[in-house]
Amino acid sequence: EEEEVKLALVQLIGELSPMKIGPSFGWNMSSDPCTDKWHGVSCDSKLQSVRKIVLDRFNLTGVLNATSLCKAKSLSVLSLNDNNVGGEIQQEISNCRYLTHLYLSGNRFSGNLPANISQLSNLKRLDISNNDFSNQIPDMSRISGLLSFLAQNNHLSGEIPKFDFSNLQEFNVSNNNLSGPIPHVVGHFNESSFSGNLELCGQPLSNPCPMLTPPPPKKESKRSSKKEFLIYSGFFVAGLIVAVIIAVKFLKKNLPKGEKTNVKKGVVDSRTDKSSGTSSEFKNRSEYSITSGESGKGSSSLVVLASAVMNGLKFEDLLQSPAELVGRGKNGSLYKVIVDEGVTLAVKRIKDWGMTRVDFEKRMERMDQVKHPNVMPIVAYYCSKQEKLLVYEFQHNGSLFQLLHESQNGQLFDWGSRINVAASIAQALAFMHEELRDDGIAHGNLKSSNILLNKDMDPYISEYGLMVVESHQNQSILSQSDSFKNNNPSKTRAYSTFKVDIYGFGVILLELLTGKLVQNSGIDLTRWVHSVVKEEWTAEVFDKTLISEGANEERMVNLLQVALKCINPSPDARPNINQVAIMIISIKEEEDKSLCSET
Ligand SMILES: Nc1ncnc2c1ncn2[C@@H]1O[C@H](COP(=O)(O)OP(=O)(O)OP(=O)(O)O)[C@@H](O)[C@H]1O
Repeated sequence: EEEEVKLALVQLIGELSPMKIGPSFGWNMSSDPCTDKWHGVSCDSKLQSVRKIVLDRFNLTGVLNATSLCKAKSLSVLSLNDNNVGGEIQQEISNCRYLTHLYLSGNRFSGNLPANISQLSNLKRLDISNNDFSNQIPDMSRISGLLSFLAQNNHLSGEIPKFDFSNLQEFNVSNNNLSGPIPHVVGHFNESSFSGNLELCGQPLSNPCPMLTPPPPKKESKRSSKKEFLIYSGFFVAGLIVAVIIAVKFLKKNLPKGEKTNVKKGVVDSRTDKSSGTSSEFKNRSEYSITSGESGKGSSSLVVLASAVMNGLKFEDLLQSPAELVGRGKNGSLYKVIVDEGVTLAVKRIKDWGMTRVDFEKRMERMDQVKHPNVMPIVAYYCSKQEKLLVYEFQHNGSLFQLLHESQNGQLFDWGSRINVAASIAQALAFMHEELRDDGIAHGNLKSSNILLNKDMDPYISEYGLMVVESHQNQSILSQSDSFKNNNPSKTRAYSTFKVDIYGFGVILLELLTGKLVQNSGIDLTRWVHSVVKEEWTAEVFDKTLISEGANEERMVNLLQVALKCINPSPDARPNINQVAIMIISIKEEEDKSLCSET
């Protein structure tokens, strides 16, 4: 450990006046807490920094100097159970940012539990039971990962503040002076968690609240809506199976004929293309196979959107220009097409899109009405029986995925730029969700390869609008424009696709923070981050280049907290995009402020 930390810890133990000091106790300036294994201290084996201090039943009698304690920056566990430590918990405890377990049970701590304990955003277990704490319990609802709050046998007063009871595994405030109604905890905690508070009322205690006290909100409706959701999901799945069977029969009948129709002279049929998904080879002509029957009306079928800079673009222009297959994704293949000198387009050939021509055209018109500077506009579209094409401007600076994972020229992607990218995407997504909520159109496939960088290296969300919405679903959403919170299964589906975007955005945040690849649709990265955070090694997740650049750890941890909220396995528990945008903008403002004060 560093000398400064060692000194602080020696000071800390001095103020706690331990009685049982033997030769193996350590805790002095002539030894090291990690290499010389001070009593009760565990260290991180790689970084050689103090992670745990456990001094239970040591007859400690003094006070806890939080300033000294938190000099040990990587401290995650402090356990001083069953001693005689007194005085208040100083508010400097909030500097122990990586603290996950704080066990202070069975001491003589008194006064308030400081309000800024809520800044310990990594805290999982807090045990202050069997002390002399008084006054109100601070609001700790900001600590999203809190699993235990044990505060029985104190003198705490006032009402029970907000907690996420569905997340808590342990909760006990029995034998205090708390008053007022108990929040809705039925099903999570029983009477023993609340007994011994004369003025507490409502379930699970047997004394009902007086009529004037508003009863705690009931959760029955949510449960029944969940039940209905499951029932409707069942119908939906069954319907889907029937639809697939019909579609397969229909395709078997019709597809061979359609596929065998002549391919326009000079146009390469995609089925003969053996290139892997990322061929850089130029083809003389484009690969979009239109049938000879359609080629005549090709030019009239390409709709160049009014707002596009590409006036006068013809379908022939696309066909006759050299095209390069850039990649094949979930939604189809993407070609780079150089139409004219200085004009390069990206043409997306959409595969298997279960949308009628009319719906497709409607969708394109709608997308043309909703514009945001960080959402890639559609230049043109083409629609025939066999083919659906979308035309975008080609972005030479590539995607966020490439910048993070494939950048070979050591391109610097510093913390400031990463937070700017995160804030811009969040704001753009918030705008799109707001505008297209009633249409039920979320992105549906948000990932770092769909975030492109324009010539100023500003992010562009690409492929917004490709998500398929069933028409009856559309209808139901339009007829109830307000919110998605009702039991209609199709609305629930659209609502959940918006929540899928939140998940996708959370994974992008994880990529920005860790610099690591997602793999397997995000599962590996999210699992890894969860496991590291669970093991209380939060600082280990961050991209090493950010650490060596000296990026502010507190703000990185704050952004990580946002990401973890977004990737919550339960869609309902994820925040909405407005909440996400607000959280990220406030982190960005902090960052901007700190830059101003530095210069
Ligand atoms: N307008 C564009 N300009 C430059 N590159 C683009 C453009 N649009 C997409 N790309 C890049 O082309 C590659 C292939 O894109 P494509 O959208 O087909 O696949 P994907 O994003 O990997 O998958 P998906 O089909 O699921 O979106 C990706 O690397 C993507 O970043």
